[in-house]
Amino acid sequence: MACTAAARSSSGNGARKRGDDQDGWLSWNDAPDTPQLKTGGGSGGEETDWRSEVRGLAQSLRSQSFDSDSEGTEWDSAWDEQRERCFLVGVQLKQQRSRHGYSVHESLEELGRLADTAGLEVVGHTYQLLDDVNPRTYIGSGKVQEIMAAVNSTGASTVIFDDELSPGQLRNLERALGESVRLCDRTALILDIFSQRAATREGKLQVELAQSEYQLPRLTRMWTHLERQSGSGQVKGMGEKQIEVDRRLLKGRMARLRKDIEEVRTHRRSYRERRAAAPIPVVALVGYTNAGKSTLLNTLTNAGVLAEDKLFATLDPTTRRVELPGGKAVLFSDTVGFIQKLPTQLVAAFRATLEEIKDASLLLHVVDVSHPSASAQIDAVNRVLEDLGVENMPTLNVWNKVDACADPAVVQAVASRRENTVCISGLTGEGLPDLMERVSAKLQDSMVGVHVLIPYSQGELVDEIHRTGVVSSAEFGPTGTEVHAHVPLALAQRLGPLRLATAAAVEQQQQQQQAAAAAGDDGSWDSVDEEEWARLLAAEEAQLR
Ligand SMILES: Nc1nc2c(ncn2[C@@H]2O[C@H](COP(=O)(O)OP(=O)(O)OP(=O)(O)O)[C@@H](O)[C@H]2O)c(=O)[nH]1
Ligand SMILES: [Mg+2]
Repeated sequence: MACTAAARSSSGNGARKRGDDQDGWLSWNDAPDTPQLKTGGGSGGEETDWRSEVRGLAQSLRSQSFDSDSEGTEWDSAWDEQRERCFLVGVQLKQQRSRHGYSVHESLEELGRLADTAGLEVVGHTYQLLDDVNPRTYIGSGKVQEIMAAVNSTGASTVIFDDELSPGQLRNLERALGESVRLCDRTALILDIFSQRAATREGKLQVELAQSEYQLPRLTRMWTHLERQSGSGQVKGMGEKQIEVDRRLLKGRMARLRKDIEEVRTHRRSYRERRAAAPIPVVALVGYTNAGKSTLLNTLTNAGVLAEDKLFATLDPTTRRVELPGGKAVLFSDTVGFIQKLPTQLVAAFRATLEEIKDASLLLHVVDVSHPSASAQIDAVNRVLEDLGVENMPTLNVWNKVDACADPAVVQAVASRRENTVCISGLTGEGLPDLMERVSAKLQDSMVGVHVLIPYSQGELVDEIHRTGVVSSAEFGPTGTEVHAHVPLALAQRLGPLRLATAAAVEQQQQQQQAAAAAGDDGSWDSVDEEEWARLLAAEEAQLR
């Protein structure tokens, strides 16, 4: 991928030009202040806008990684000579904070963290205020010249743009900035990180397919390269032929990748089916990258999942058994984190992996509540969940990293006023007992209440109810075990014929049937029974929504 080739040797002097506030070189300290914490008491009982509350509660971490930028003079000593240097470019659209609810400052800071995760050294950044991005070059021509000057003075070998560049923009910028500068956009950078980090065969195949999809329309770059080398129309023709060959090769490779992925998925499906055969409720941890999902899983289970202060630490799902209060077992499943402007190729590639979420009984939406962009991150995650069609699943909002907030007590107070929200620190373990209680209660809410009489000949069903449901009472009678419990919908459906309420209804119908038959009416009660069942199941399903 374009962003990780060997570093160009360079000895930039680090002098940095500073421009005006709107359209010049930035330091993170130029960014508007994060709103101050509210320290007042209650909200007067009304539901205030949670976004502004969360934003207000977030402790600004903004300055941490870019403090050295404050005077713009200390950069030389801080540069790591071993790492490829990169320069970041963003666009702030007028009228809008941004299309994604992020300011350009927040988005560029995140791009810097992505670059750092990919192993690059960020040496500068700039943005431009525009009505819309320039369709030809993303930014204006004057800005391109400024970037050239900055690249020369900082010794950056790579320029990274904060949005996905169209093939045309990429080509035009390549022409404008010259061969010596490597161009990269947010999508290519994220794909690059994924390819560095994918550990399982399925993950690697998915990322390679996503990369190929990104590359296919951009193969024209080779044409530009050949044309530039020769400066003659003859080689341009040769270049075109070469592109056709390359496209064919790439398409063939993509077809093979899709076939391999399908094979791997068949294995995954059979694993899931086996798990469904002995159902234990699955609780899926979802959330923005770096929110603390893996840390939470590790604290709960000693799972040993890699958790670190890098974006996209986890790419492959990990599932671990967790015991709830009362000894009941559930499975916690860690998933890949989301990010704003998530490349569409990756959503498509990871859709199958994320299908696991659909099998879950409960989602825990983990939020880094100490992050200045917490509310925008919540929105970004909700958009992906909608995209996956799971936005209506039972969900508990887990406000994590409360220990890193300036005033944890205030955050706790806000969370306690909100429905389905619990405050924790996955790192220190604070709030975890409460979280487990809430998971238990929520799982029970998402299950169906049943009252059944299980004949002793079907004793294994009693075990299954204990394993997958929440049992209120179980009494041994003359013919079997009478159980009051909440169980997953699928099990409730299987238990249907053993329901005591239904048995009574059937008995009553049978008596009515016999009475009707005696009166010469031949109506069948079987059909009535089916209707009754359809109503029951519809009611159960409605209970789940
Ligand atoms: N202060 C504090 N830091 C935390 C907490 N939970 C996680 N972290 C830190 O946040 C960083 C990211 O944690 P991870 O658990 O890797 O985050 P993740 O959500 O799994 O991230 P991805 O796998 O990238 O999606 C690590 O440096 C953790 O130590 C917390 O409760 N408090
Ligand atoms: Mg993780």
